[in-house]
Amino acid sequence: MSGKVVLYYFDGRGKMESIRWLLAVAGVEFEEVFLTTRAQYEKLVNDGALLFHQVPMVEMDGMKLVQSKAIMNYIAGKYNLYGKDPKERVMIDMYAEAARDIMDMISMVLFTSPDNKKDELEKVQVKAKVRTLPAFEKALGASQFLVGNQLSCADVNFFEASLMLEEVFPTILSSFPNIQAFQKRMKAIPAISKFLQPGSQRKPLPDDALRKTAKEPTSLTLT
Ligand SMILES: N[C@@H](CCC(=O)N[C@@H](CS)C(=O)NCC(=O)O)C(=O)O
Repeated sequence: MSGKVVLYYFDGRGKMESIRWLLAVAGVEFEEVFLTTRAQYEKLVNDGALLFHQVPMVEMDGMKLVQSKAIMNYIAGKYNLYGKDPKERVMIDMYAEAARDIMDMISMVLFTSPDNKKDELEKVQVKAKVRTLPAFEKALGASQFLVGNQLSCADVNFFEASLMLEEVFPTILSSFPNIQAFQKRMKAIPAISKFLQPGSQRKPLPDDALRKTAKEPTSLTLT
């Protein structure tokens, strides 16, 4: 195994996108192998590369890492994005999980049938406005970072989630000034500004083609 970081997943966001974000913010260059056929996935399984027969898988530091949260925690720990002590880490995990809840809810709705999509999206919007965003707004009113006095993976995960929310509900942040100010600070970080440029390894929202691929019987479940 070379020293390169290599990501194995679909050519879409799914469970890999937050890993891409963390690597980008940590300034780690990575290559990607996009799985487009069931045969590619089966080869990885037969080669023993997927501990639980699932992707995302990340080759890094001589290891084949699976389980997206474990991978993110490893990157966060290695690149000083995981707080200074257990109390900070548990707070980081709490905010990071809430950010992922939002992204998972949106992704699920985008993969549901067009008939239910409008109602389901409205439910997500209400949950985000009532439950999640006020907690982030409060935390960001007290400090420029969600936890402690330095950038953490919680900030990165929430920034990603806030952009995703705006992709689906363009005005959702209008009543959350601290989150808007946070977005502005995050966009000014050079690694983030670079990742937001067109042509970066950031993936778009799933489009119809990706949704179709994910639903084919030969493909893996994409969530
Ligand atoms: N808990 C795992 C779940 C991974 C997962 O569900 N991966 C799907 C693709 S998004 C997969 O590999 N499906 C193939 C299968 O389970 O047969 C994680 O977070 O990495």
